[in-house]
Amino acid sequence: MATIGVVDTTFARFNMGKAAIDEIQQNISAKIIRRTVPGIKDLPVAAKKLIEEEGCDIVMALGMPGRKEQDKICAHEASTGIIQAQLMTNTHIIEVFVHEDEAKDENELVFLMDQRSREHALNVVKMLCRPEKMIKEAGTGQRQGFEDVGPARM
Ligand SMILES: Cc1nc2c(=O)[nH]c(=O)nc-2n(C[C@H](O)[C@H](O)[C@H](O)CO)c1C
Repeated sequence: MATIGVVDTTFARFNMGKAAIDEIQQNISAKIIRRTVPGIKDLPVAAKKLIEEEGCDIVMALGMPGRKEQDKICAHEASTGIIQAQLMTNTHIIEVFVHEDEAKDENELVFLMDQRSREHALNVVKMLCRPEKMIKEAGTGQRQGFEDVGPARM
């Protein structure tokens, strides 16, 4: 049985880990190990520990960069750390960030955080258990959260 790590943050304004886990459990039987950290800059080491100490085959790192300039810098630093953790462990860590200012209001923010968490959870399921389904979707303009944009046409 696959082991999937899920790490999210208390800074986020929606329970992204819960949504991701619910979606995984609706689709496959997997061992899920969850952690929650204060903020996105704490995600890389939490994900690395899930891989190295808990044997996770893949990890979801979910968080919400805020709307301030320092939050955007923080998001860039967190992303860099997540990429580094992937390279250090040779394991995918799927970054699921919803920037607070992507949404026009709180309703849309909740929708987007739930939907993106769930759609990336489905990506994780496919990457782990049904890689041929990912290949089928290559170049199809998938987006997680808002509508897919579809392939470009001549
Ligand atoms: C400025 C800032 N912005 C965010 C953010 O937009 N989103 C988030 O999840 N966390 C933020 N944090 C907190 C850091 O990620 C981290 O939790 C603290 O620096 C403690 O290590 C900080 C410090």
